[in-house]
Amino acid sequence: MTAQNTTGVQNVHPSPPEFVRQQLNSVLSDIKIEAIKTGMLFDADNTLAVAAGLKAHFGGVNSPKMPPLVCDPVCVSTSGHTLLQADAVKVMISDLFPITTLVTPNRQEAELILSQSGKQMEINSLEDMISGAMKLRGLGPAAVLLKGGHITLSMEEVRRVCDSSADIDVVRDGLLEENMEILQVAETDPSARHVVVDVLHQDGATTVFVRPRVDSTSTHGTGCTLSAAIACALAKGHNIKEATRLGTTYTHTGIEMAFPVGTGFGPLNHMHSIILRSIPLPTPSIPHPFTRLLIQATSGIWKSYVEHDFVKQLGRGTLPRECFIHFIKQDYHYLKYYGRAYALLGAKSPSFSAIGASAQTMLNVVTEVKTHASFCAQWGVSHKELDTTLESPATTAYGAFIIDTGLQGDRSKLVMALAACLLGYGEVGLWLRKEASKPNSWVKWEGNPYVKWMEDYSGEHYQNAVRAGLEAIEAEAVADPPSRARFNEWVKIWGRCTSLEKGFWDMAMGLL
Ligand SMILES: Cc1ncc(COP(=O)(O)O)c(N)n1
Repeated sequence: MTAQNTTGVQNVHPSPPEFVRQQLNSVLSDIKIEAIKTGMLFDADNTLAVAAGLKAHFGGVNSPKMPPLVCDPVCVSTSGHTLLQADAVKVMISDLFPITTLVTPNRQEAELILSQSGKQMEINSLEDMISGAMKLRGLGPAAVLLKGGHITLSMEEVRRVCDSSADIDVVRDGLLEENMEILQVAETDPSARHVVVDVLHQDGATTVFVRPRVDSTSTHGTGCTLSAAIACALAKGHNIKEATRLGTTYTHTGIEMAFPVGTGFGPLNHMHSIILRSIPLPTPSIPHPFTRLLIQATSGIWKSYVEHDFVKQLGRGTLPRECFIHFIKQDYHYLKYYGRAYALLGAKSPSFSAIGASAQTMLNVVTEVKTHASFCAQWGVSHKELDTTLESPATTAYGAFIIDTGLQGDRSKLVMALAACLLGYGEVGLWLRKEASKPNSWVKWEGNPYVKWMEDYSGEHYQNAVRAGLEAIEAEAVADPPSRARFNEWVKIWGRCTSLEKGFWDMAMGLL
């Protein structure tokens, strides 16, 4: 038991190991266990009590009945208090690691565990983290997540290390924020230190999770939160890599969505995914918090849309010509629905400025159709052919869904329905441009037949429209903070449009 607050840990009162064992048995004899997480164990006797209790219940070290176990080797609090005695570290290695699925040390904990097992090393760089994670894996756990919260890196460093080995896989989550905010900075100043990485090592494979650094005082218990979130994802049946992705995203958002408590380092917001704040969002430095919640709530389908095979083949320049032509013809029809939807948005808008903004976008769409038609002409598709091409069911489905959402719902629902298209294409454009800038990239820019398309969507003009769209979504949330039920409706519409977007590209690929 600890006496602690946001300023630090004032005292620790160890529980008798027999009592810990009893509590363990109380839970194990009653509740079906899908995953386990250990936190602060404090001394050797308690560590042994937990390890022995689990082995006795589940049938020993290699028992198939042993549920996934995440061991958070809580050694020292952020404030500097010892939370695991030196002899307990040895017991953790000898008795707990053999039944551990994933151990989640931070830099200091990793250094301590390694020095206790005669593999002393300092961890200062990404290379150190990778070799440290490998060494820790040698101590028995099935996987190691070495957390990099205390080591701020530049994108340049991350790229250099990750590109140097084919065994390293890089996961960047929260694609939208990542692409729009961080990589733009990285491109202008690749040496700026603004990312943190967590290194996962298992079965000879290394995965590096890259995220922007968040400057916040709401970080008390970050490691506890992360290990618990990963254990939850493992309990749901996700594999270690996916559980880590989900857990790190959850934790990252928890820091961003927290509001300050106390005079020191306060807790994260653990409720960010179920309770939307109904007071103004706290940290203006966090870009587009509400949009990110929407994307997070639909992350699987969002990824299948923005990283669609159509996009990848287009980036490589290998997309069959007939697929692209089919797509641009259907896009022409879709734009008609899109323009009409903005007219509807204007009709539903309460102020002159909002009516004006909708009208302006509607006019932009009309102008863009002309550009679209001349673009199609370059591909040998005449205006006449565009007008006589029949709409595909996927086009009608998507267009009609947007119009119907606008007719049925309030203004904000229509805003959500229109955004998936705008933001998704913006993200695709930036992603391809970013990938193309890497050495030996899979994206071909020069000489790619689709370069004009990629330039348009990654270009200044379109990205400005994306920024305006992002602001519009954020404004909806701030002007009238949604209830849980209303937010769910928005997520439903956003998710539906995202899958209809995916369907649009499926349709074009379906020609193959
Ligand atoms: C019971 C307990 N477990 C873990 C920590 C470490 O968290 P932090 O490093 O944020 O102080 C803590 N302070 N208390």
